[in-house]
This record gives sequence, structure tokens and C-alpha cells, in this order.
Amino acid sequence: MEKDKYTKELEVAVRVVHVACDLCGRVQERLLSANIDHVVSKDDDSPVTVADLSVQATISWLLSRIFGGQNVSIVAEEDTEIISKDDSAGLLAAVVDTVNHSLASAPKYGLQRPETPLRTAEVLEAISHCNSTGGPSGRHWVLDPVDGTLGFVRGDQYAVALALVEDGKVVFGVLGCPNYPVKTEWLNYHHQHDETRSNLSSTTPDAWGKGCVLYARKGSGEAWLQPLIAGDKMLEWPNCARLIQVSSVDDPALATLCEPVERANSNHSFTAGLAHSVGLRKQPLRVHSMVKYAAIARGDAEIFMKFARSGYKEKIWDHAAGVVIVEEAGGMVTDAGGRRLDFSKGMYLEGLDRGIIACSGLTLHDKLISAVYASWDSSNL
Ligand SMILES: Nc1ncnc2c1ncn2[C@@H]1O[C@H](COP(=O)(O)OS(=O)(=O)O)[C@@H](OP(=O)(O)O)[C@H]1O
Ligand SMILES: [Mg+2]
Repeated sequence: MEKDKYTKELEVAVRVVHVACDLCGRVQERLLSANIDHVVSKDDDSPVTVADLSVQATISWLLSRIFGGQNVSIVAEEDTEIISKDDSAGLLAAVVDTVNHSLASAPKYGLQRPETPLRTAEVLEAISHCNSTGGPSGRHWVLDPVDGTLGFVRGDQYAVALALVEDGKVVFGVLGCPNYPVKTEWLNYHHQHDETRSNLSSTTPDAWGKGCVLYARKGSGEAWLQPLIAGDKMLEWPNCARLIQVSSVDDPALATLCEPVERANSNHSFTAGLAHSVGLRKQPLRVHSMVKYAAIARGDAEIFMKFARSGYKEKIWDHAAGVVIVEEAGGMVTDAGGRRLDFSKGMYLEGLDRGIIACSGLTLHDKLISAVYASWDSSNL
């Protein structure tokens, strides 16, 4: 790969993810402190908030402004259906307000703000511009505006995930993790309390640090972490970025497994069986969102497994950014058959074999793949 390819795209992606993290932090604080709802259920019963829609509109608008709307194809999680309903006027107004507030702060992140605030129709257009379905050719931005919305509304972990896919391959990924501190004490805290942290407002910001943005370019062999910026500071590129690497632990007895919080999203008893059979002894760490990929890339955990119920189709925006960051930090991510994930088939990870296994290294990965083969037939999955 040419060394300078995607340099501008990556820098812009990191900057817009910083904008989005700031937006999410403000909305989450409001949500927790004032108990403002504006959390609605989509048809599949998953929650959507002002933050999901506002981040999608903001990132879509910024990318279109910078690269030209006709050049920007975006595959993203949200659409305008939920805010086009008659009883959603309050939600829509809150989204327009949040987007404009956020875009007004774009210069702090080295980006241009609009000359005048966006009108409602422009915000709706920015959201629905993200209606691409991706595919095997061309350049597609892949966005999960708030991944782990459940974690977000619980005051817990969530991520803003943006990746660029070209001709079916992820060429870089950016993961904003606003509640995942730059230092790793958070994991110890989590173990001590054994339960997901339930209310951010009950902890001081100092105790948690400020969150971070991770990014990696495919083939570079490097994955980077930047702190979020605090207060009135400007985002100076590359903002004290430091290299991160996966853990060197390959003894299963010392390894930590990360998995989804909700058993509806991943079969906990199956993954517990796999973990036990390869010799894992530590309590699994249950974390919302792609912060699980961040934990592997940073060396805070060694294994991430997700085995969704049969029939559930994984979406590319839930994995694209995390996979490239883990791989460039030295780890590996495959399906349960040991094959790399395929981002070339549209919005779903078509052909995914049973589940996803991300590891810090080959030894643990081989053991888990063998364990899947040994136990699948009796798993009832
Ligand atoms: N039934 C089912 N099975 C598997 N996966 C599902 C399912 N339903 C939803 N999703 C997708 O999972 C995303 C959340 O994954 P998490 O790992 O964060 O789950 S958890 O909250 O920790 O349980 C979640 O992402 P967000 O919608 O962005 O939060 C969904 O894309
Ligand atoms: Mg998601």
C-alpha cells in the first residue's frame, strides 16, 4: 500500500469522530442528569437516541462538505423513519438543535462549521444520505454513530465507529470510546465491582479519565490511541497519539475474555464452555459496544467472542473499525471457522461462520477455533 494513501481521509475521520464523541458526551450527560428521555424504540425494539441520529447527521454533513456529497457513499445504521413519524416532532427538534450545536464547535476540531445553522430539511437529508448498502467495489464509509446504544443510555460504555471500505476491504478504522479512559484502571474497577458501571454521573471525571479515540490504517502495522481533548483546547493533529499493542499473554489461565453484556446478543453459556475448555479461569468482562475491540487492541483483554443466535445477521458497521484496529495492533479476528470477516457483500457480514473470535495472538486463537470444532455439535446452537 502506498504510504500516503488515505492520509487526508484518515485525518478527517479522526477529527469527525472527536466531534461525535463530544456530542455524545453532552447528550449522555443530559440524559443521565435530567432524565430527559428522547430514547425511542425502533421496530426491532433496539433503542435509538438523539445522539445516534445527531452523530449520523453531523458526520454525514461534514464528510459531504469536505469530500463533496456526490463522492461520499455512507453505509450507516440509522434512517429517518423514526423521526418522520407524527409524534416525533420533539425528537426531531432535539436532533436539529444538537447537530447545530455540534457543528458550531467544528473549528475546535480543525473543521469548518456551516455558514448558517442547518435547517431541519438539511439535517434529514444528511441522515438519509447514509443510505448506501456498500458492496464489493468503490469507496464506502461505514458508520455506527452510537454503537452499544444500550450502554449509552445506561451511562456505560459505547463507541462511535467509522471505517473506510474500498473495493470490499477495510482500509482504515476509527473508534471513539468516550467513556473508556486512556489509562487502564477502568478494567480493575470493573472487576472489583463485577457489574457494569451503571451511572457515570456518580463518578468523578478524574477517576475515569476522559476517553479516547483509536485508529489504524490497514497494512501499516500500527494502531494509535489519542486522548479526547478537554475544555477549550483545540485538537492539534496528531494530538499526542501513542502506539498501542495487543497483550503478549498467551497462557489461557491468565487471559481475559470480553463479551457482550446482553445474553440476547451472544450466547454466554456457549462462550463460557469454550472459555473453560481452553483453560480460561478469569471472570469474563462484559462490555457494551466495540469498546470490546478497543480492549483487545489496547492489551486490556486477550479475547473477544460473540456468538449471536442463529439467524441473526451481523452488520458491517458493528465490526469494520474494530477489526482493522485489532489487526494492526497485532491481533487477529476471524469467524468461528477461522476465516477473515468479509466486508464486501453489502451491509451484512454474509457467510459468517457461526460467530466472531478476536484474539491478541495466534496461540489463543488456535485453541478457541479447535474448541469450537470440538463442542459445536453438542452446543444446541
Ligand atoms: N439479537 C442480536 N444478536 C446479536 N447482535 C445484535 C442483536 N441485536 C442487535 N445486535 C447488535 O449488537 C450491537 C450491540 O452489541 P454489543 O456487543 O454492544 O451488545 S451488548 O449491549 O454488550 O449486549 C448492536 O449495535 P447498536 O445497535 O449500535 O447498539 C446491534 O447492532
Ligand atoms: Mg452497533
